[in-house]
Amino acid sequence: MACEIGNRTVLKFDTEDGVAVALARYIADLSERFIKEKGSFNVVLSGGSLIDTMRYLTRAPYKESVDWPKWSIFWLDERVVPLDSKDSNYRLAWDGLLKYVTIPNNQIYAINDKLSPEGAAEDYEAGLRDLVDRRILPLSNASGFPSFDLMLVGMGPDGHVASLFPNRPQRYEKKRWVTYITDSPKPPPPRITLTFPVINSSSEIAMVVTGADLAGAVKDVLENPDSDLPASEVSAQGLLTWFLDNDAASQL
Ligand SMILES: O=C(O)[C@H](O)[C@@H](O)[C@H](O)[C@H](O)COP(=O)(O)O
Repeated sequence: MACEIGNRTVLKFDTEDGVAVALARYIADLSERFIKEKGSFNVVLSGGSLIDTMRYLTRAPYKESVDWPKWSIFWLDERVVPLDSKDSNYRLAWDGLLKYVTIPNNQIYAINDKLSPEGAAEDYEAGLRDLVDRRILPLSNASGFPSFDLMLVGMGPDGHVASLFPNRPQRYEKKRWVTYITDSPKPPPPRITLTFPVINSSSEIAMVVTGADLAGAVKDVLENPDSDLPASEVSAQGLLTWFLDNDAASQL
């Protein structure tokens, strides 16, 4: 079932599996559209349950039909841990998605895991600036921040997105493209994260939210115009689409 709530399209499915089926088709359609328009597709991944919800992309028909070599992969946020750690969002994405598809390694933009959180954030931002200089990543005309084609965003029960938490200053960052946190309330504590000006410069955003523990935050973000939760600040230059299962939508 689809409806508009504010400037968001909200898609509701009976089960998490229904979300997963629809999400794979949505991503594959956008991949085709952007590759037709400009020859490439820049995708930003979250950690958490999102990667498992993307599972149908690794199967027929998408494994063969998607033009994977035209994709580039970035992280919305990353834990500052070794890339082979079980806490790494890179490893999560590698094990659940990237190892099954044919995205060239030099188009997978992992963090430098040898640096401090502050150093890793500076390094990731410098890498993005280099891609802008090389015209691989465009700047948004509207905001002057880099504009990714698609961000896939999860949400925590406290309404956090990326590593932008309530009661932490990173959510108010207005200048940096990438910032860092050393006391994330969700473990592990050291992380880097894209900032809201970058998130909100994306062409398309999917908020992928499943599970009953998120129902309270979903209600607040979608129905309370004065919501102060970080997720309520997410917007896109194109469409912002919420994918919910019945459990997450149970309080709407
Ligand atoms: O690295 C992380 O922890 C994530 O990027 C984080 O922002 C995540 O997307 C949400 O916490 C939702 O996580 P779940 O989907 O597991 O609930």
